[in-house]
Amino acid sequence: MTDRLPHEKGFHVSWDQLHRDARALAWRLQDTSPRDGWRAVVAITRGGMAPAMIVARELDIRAVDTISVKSYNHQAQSEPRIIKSPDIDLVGDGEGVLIVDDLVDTGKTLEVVRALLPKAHVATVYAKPMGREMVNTFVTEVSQDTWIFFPWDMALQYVEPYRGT
Ligand SMILES: O=P(O)(O)OC[C@H]1O[C@H](OP(=O)(O)OP(=O)(O)O)[C@H](O)[C@@H]1O
Ligand SMILES: O=c1[nH]c(=O)c2nc[nH]c2[nH]1
Ligand SMILES: [Mg+2]
Repeated sequence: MTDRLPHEKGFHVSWDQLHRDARALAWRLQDTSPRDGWRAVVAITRGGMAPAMIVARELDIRAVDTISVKSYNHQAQSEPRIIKSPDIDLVGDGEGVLIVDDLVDTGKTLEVVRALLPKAHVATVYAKPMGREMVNTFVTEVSQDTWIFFPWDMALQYVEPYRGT
């Protein structure tokens, strides 16, 4: 264990903030959606599941599938691996399909997903500069040296007063 994180800055996202930002993503996607709407949403698990549910709810998309790509163990990155693919009969080559993830960082996860579904529209709630080009639509950009902390990875806890007794 080191006593420093590899990232200088922390961007802490509450459930409330995530809900607002995922809704903002849905509203942004409305402008680029196909005429008859998206055929299906594919969430990149696990982080994409909560945002994908909110987007699917806002845009009234009932067909929701998942693709599981594992690339991080805590903050250590390894080569991304597809652990579970979506139903190919449903998603085809990605035409009319919306892929949702919580964030893009280096873009390696999306490289793998885009290779499988080249015609899909890719949306993330947050984006870092290195991976931004891999995403068609996102809401908020943070700097590359920022680590985004999601609500499912955090808990409320006591902190000492700023000015001790
Ligand atoms: O752009 P990249 O550098 O590839 O990183 C982004 C991906 O990393 C995280 O997933 P992770 O692999 O940690 O799995 P998880 O969603 O199950 O937490 C995050 O949810 C993105 O899917
Ligand atoms: O929780 C996370 N926050 C991040 O900033 C990040 N980048 C890649 N994978 C990540 N997971
Ligand atoms: Mg993920």
